[in-house]
Amino acid sequence: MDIVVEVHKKTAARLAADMVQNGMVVGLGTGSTATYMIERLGERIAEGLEVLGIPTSEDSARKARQAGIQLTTFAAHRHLDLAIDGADEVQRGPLNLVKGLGGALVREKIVAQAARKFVVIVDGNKPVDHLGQRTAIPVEVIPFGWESTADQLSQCGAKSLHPRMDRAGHLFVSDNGNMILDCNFGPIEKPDFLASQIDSIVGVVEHGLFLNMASEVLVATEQGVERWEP
Ligand SMILES: O=C[C@H](O)[C@H](O)[C@H](O)COP(=O)(O)O
Repeated sequence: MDIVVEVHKKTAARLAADMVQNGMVVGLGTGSTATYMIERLGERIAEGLEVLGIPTSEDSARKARQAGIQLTTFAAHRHLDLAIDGADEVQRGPLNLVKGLGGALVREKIVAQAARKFVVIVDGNKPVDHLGQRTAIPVEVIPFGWESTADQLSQCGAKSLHPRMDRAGHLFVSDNGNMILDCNFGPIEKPDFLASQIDSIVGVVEHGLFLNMASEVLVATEQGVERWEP
């Protein structure tokens, strides 16, 4: 763990948590950066802030409960005021994202889509010129016939593709009971085109390309926090 990077993640996360106002329904992201945001929200709740959270993973739900955040569901709240989440890559300019290296991309995308404002919190390692430049694109697929779904993804240009494994060396199982295929496309020139190709494959539940979704990205570096808008 790089302590300096952790400090930057925490800085962006706390700033985003401080954007939350009384009475809001807030989407709670997943991952190390989002965890700092959940912790800060817990501190603010202890000071009197009243909010409801919709978590993007079982892990975030657990952390939110520990932090004292009251949780709600889409059954009770169809729209969120604000969603705050980390990202694996942020494309400078359009602020397109790669998300899902923590395995929570489906719920994260549903929550981001339902939010009036989607704030992304990252450290300075995450901005890239092209998505796919540094990370694989995670694609959640149903387990049935995944080998065939993988062949279809290869035909979309994935140079290599690996089923995600868990720490014990077994196939990773998402909160939704699915698998994740990490697809290496290299730097992606036309993310919209690739996203629509992947969307059209039967067996794909969702992919980690979050295009035109971020309202604001907070990028924390040694120089401070930059606020980027599309
Ligand atoms: O599924 C995981 C999420 O998309 C995370 O938000 C993403 O992987 C970033 O995680 P971290 O803040 O730990 O770098």
